[in-house]
Amino acid sequence: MFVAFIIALASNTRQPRYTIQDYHILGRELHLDVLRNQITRNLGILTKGLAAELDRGLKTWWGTDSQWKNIRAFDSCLKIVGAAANSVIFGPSLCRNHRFIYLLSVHAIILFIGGTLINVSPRLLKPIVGFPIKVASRYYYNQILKLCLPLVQDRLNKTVAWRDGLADEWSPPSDGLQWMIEEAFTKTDPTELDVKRLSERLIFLNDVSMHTSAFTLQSLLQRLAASDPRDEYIETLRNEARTVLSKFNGEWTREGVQNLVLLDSTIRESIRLSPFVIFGLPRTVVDPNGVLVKAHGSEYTLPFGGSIALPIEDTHYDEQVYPNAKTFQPFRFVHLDDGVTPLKSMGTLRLTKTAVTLDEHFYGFGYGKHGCPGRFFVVHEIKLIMANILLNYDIKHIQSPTEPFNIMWLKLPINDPILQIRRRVSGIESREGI
Ligand code: HEM
Repeated sequence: MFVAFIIALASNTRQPRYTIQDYHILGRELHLDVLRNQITRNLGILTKGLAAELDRGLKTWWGTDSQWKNIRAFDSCLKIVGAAANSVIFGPSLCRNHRFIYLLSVHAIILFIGGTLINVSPRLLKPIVGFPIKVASRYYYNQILKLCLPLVQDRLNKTVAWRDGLADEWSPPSDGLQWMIEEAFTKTDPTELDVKRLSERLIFLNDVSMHTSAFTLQSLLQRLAASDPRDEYIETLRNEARTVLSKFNGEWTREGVQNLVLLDSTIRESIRLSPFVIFGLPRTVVDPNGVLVKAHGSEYTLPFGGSIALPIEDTHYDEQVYPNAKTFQPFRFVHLDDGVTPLKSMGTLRLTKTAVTLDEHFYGFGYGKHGCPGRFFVVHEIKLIMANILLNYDIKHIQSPTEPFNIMWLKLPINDPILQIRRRVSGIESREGI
């Protein structure tokens, strides 16, 4: 109901005064342009490297043993998607540095938890609560810079030389760092090329993406592991992955990933059931006159400085929109003619809603102007890793998913669930290792 008004409001939920070192980056969000215009549009050329990095991560953190073993679902997903996403954001050399990925993940936690703590503190106490958060955020920021600044500086030097026609041997790689540098060159403000500023923009992309991606992936794995084996959801999705991979000659491409229709629906359904917040999309009214809200025949004014948020879980559990809303129905968003089962109609299925479609009954990726610009990338990434898992791993059935802890409006997987997995002997690897 408040949806139309979200756009009129501004977000201060990240508490950037305390959590962001270079406040300027939020005033001019070049990193969002890179995400929307470069990373999303170039998913085709990024797919091969991303798939290879996900495969490497799975083999490292899940192993290749055909005996059952325990893995910590959230922790391993964080390491795998954190590294793979950084093969795209900072490029392939740093993404395999485990310490770098660890530092990024801690920095992101400080931003989210710290921002939330400052938000719930009374105005007068905010500086006191914010101070240790600022110190911790700066510490981790500096540790991250120690590792990434030499790379960013080197890339900038090479780009300058290349632009001057002095680097015949070198050609610009296709990754977030390079696109960030090129975006900065299009601006007249030379400070956009400052190596710390370039780095913080890429660190920010990690801040907003690492834990949300890992949370989504571990929820999906748990939902599938807890599904009734008689429903054959895993087998159906595995069959889809196998069919699509062989149609595309054993190599994942953007088009091939788009063909994973059942998996797409499964991802949307899992996010619907397990959004990472109970209430979300908080906004503060910044118009001095307040914002007029009309709903159910009445109207009222949200005052200047007031805060609102959307009831995400309640919206997602609305029985009028989603019959049996609390039940996991992975193919809920697939158009199925009467009597047709997903397993039999492979290749002819259409989606009623894709995983990235924003609407008033699904706030998993936000809504409107500030809807998640990373959703095309992350759904692509989750489809790639899930296809790999389905083809190469078995996951032991569990009774029910472990619910995360609800702390204020956040859902935190502090009680990191254990899953049992094993490498499938008959696993199918794509040519470059899915
Ligand atoms: C499954 C994983 C993800 C989920 C569930 C998710 C969810 C969201 C949501 C709900 C918002 C809106 C927040 C608001 O309006 O207050 C948002 C914003 C954002 N997301 Fe995501 N996100 C995910 C992954 C990613 C990834 C992988 C990236 C980048 C690579 C990313 C980048 C962003 C950015 C930059 C914003 C801020 C947009 C703005 O302020 O205009 N997200 N995300």
